[in-house]
Amino acid sequence: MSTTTTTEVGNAEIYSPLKVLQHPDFRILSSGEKPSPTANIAAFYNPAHEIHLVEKPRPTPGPGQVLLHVRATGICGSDVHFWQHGRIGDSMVVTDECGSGHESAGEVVEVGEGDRVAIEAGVPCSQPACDACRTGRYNACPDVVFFSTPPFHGTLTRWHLHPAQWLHRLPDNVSFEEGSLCEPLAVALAGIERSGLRLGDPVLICGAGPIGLISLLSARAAGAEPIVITDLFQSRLDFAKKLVPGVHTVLIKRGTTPKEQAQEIKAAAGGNGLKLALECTGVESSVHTAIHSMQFGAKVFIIGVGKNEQVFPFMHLSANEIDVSFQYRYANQYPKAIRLVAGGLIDIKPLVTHRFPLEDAVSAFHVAADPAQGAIKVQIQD
Ligand SMILES: NC(=O)c1ccc[n+]([C@@H]2O[C@H](COP(=O)([O-])OP(=O)(O)OC[C@H]3O[C@@H](n4cnc5c(N)ncnc54)[C@H](O)[C@@H]3O)[C@@H](O)[C@H]2O)c1
Ligand SMILES: OC[C@H](O)C(O)[C@@H](O)CO
Ligand SMILES: [Zn+2]
Ligand SMILES: [Zn+2]
Repeated sequence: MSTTTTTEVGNAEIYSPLKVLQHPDFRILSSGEKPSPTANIAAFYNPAHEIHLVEKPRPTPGPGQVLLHVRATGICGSDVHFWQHGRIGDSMVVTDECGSGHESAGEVVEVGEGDRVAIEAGVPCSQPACDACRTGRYNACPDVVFFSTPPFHGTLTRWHLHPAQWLHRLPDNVSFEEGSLCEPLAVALAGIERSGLRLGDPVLICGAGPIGLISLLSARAAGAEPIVITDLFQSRLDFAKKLVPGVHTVLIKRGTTPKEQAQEIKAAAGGNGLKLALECTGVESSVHTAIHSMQFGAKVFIIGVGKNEQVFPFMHLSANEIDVSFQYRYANQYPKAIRLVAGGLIDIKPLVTHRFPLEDAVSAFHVAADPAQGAIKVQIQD
C-alpha cells in the first residue's frame, strides 16, 4: 500500500505475545458466553490442545501501522495442527496461549480508513543488515513475525494491527473471501515460480487438499498439460475434477506400493513419466510415488510438510537426474496472487465450502479438523 506511512516499525517487540497475554483485559471466554459485537475476540490454542475464544484489548496503531477490521480468515491445516499436536517440527512449538489464523483479508479502520486489503501473514524485519530481507528472500528472515506460528498470535481476531507496507490493496472485484485465500495462493504461486513449470509440461500434483487444489488451479493457469492429481479420498478427487474438468485423477489405495501408484499415474498422463511433481502432502510414501512417476531430468517440488526425517530412493534420483526441491512459505507473491484473481485467471472462490461468524470460530475449527465434514476451506467472516 502506498497511501499510508511506511515508517520503520520494530518487529518482535510490537507483536510480543506476552504483551497480550499479560494485559489485564485479556481473558478466556467461558463456553457459551456471548461476546459483545465490538469486542476484540480471537480464537486461541494452547499446549493442553484446547481451542477457545478469548477477549483481548483493541490495539492502537503506532508509526507505520494501521488498525484493521479482519473480515475473512481461512483455517489452514497448520492452525489445526498447532491446536491438535502442539508443534510443527522442532522449532515451532505451542508453549502458551497462542492466537490462530494467518489467511486473512480485512478493512483499514484507523489511518487510511476504508481500504480493503489482503494481509500478508509474515512480517519480516526489513532491516538492511538482514541478508534475507535485503536480497528479497524475506521468507528466510530470522526475525520474521509469522502470525499464528508460536509465539506470535494470529489474525483470526476482530481488530488486528499491521504494518502498512505488508498489506496489499484489493481491487473492487476481489472480495475479502478471495483476499484471504491469497495466502494459500501465495504458497502455491511460490511453488510454481521456483519449480520452473513451463507451458505444456506434464505435471503431477500429490494431494487434493487446499494447497494441492490451489496448486492445480495455478498449474492449469500456467499452462501445464496433462495434469494428474492424487489423493486418498475419492471425494477430494471429485472436487478437483469439478474445479478443473480436464484434470486426471488417481486414487491412492492403501496397500499399493509407490511404484504401482506411479504406473497408474504415468498411464493417466498418457504412458510416459511426468516432468514435474508439486508434492502437496509431505507424506513420505507420496514423495516416493512422485519420484517414481517422473521422467529423466524431472523435478519433484515439495510444498507439503511432514515428518522430521524421511528416507528417499537415493540411487533412483541419482540415476535419473531427478531434482528434489522444497518451498518454505513465500516471498513477493501477494501482488501476483491478487492480479491473477482480479484478472480472472485463477478462480479460488469454489474452495470455500464453509463459513462461520467470528463468535463461532471454535465450531469452525472442529469442522475444519473433521474429515467426515467434507470441508475444503473453512472461513471465519466478520
Ligand atoms: N511449504 C509451505 O510453506 C506450506 C504452506 C502451507 C501448507 N503447507 C503444507 O502443505 C500440505 C498440504 O496442505 P493442505 O492444507 O492442502 O493439507 P490437507 O491435509 O488438507 O491436504 C492434504 C491432502 O493430501 C492427501 N494425502 C495424504 N496422504 C496422501 C498420499 N499418500 N497420497 C496422496 N494424497 C495424500 C489427504 O487426503 C489430503 O486431501 C501440508 O503438509 C501443509 O502443512 C506447506
Ligand atoms: O501458510 C503458511 C504455513 O501454514 C506456515 O508456514 C505454517 O505451516 C508454519 O508457520
Ligand atoms: Zn498456512
Ligand atoms: Zn529480515
